Amino acid sequence: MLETRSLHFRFGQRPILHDVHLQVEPGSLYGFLGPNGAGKSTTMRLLLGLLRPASGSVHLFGHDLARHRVALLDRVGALIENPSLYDHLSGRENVEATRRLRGVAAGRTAEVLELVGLTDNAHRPAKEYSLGMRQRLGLAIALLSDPDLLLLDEPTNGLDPNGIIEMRELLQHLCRQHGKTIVVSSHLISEIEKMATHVGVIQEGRLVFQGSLPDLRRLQTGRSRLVVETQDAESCRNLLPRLLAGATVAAPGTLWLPWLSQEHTAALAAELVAANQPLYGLRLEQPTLEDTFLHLTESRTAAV
Ligand SMILES: Nc1ncnc2c1ncn2[C@@H]1O[C@H](COP(=O)(O)OP(=O)(O)OP(=O)(O)O)[C@@H](O)[C@H]1O
Repeated sequence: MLETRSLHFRFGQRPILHDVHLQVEPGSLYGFLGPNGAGKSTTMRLLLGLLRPASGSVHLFGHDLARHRVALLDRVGALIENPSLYDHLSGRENVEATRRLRGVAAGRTAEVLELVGLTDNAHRPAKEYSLGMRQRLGLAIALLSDPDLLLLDEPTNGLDPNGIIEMRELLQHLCRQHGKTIVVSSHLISEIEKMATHVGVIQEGRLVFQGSLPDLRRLQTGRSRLVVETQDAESCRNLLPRLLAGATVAAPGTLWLPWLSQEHTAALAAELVAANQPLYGLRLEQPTLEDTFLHLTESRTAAV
């Protein structure tokens, strides 16, 4: 549905994107995650042909964007930054203005307003709309031509918790019930993990992770840590070099080691007791997805 091949981009002399390979499958809700300044908006602009890559290419629906820009973008709806609306016009009139300009069938206005849940407020001037309603109106306009692919740059930025939930449910509905493929950027993993099927993480212009949400969770499990509370951590490590290989002494009575298996944990507990070492505590610490995201965006670990 969407693919970038070895995408590089510079602002003047300054490199911004390095060798970005995005791969978005049809029907997915792809969360494009990264801290501020990582390059999300720049990538979105390249995907829409608003910027030209230094090298590499963007492919939409299997075709090169550089060669078939107009035809391909006809099948894409986008929401980049806040939608530009006519504040004095009603929600319906705002949609109508773009509908006429694009030559879309008249019945579509009511359909897209219904889709984004604005039918009851469509008569009100846009200046009375909350930020969440403005974003949904922007989305209604993006949906006018019934695009197959939606590119949304931080659509929940600045929304209150209710607005965030409404936008999330709307995007899931569009993906599941209407078969839209959606790329949505955000700097918040907490937001993306609640809706996305796939995730790409960008850090300093490099894609440091790409995969399904379960893949990201597996990465998280792989980083689980066993914490051993004992009397003398250093002695334990010397007594059980095999079972405690890879352990670090976090405090005089605390050992940290990568979690391996239930069997290894059980053997470790038995051997510590057999070696007359007091076992005050043995627990598994699993990093949250937030920790995993921070780890990815701090260390630039390539996991693509
Ligand atoms: N017009 C510009 N000229 C020069 N540098 C720019 C320009 N726009 C963005 N940049 C730089 O490009 C880098 C990527 O910016 P970009 O806006 O793509 O990041 P982002 O991930 O979308 O972050 P944010 O969430 O803060 O918008 C940043 O270092 C930014 O300072």
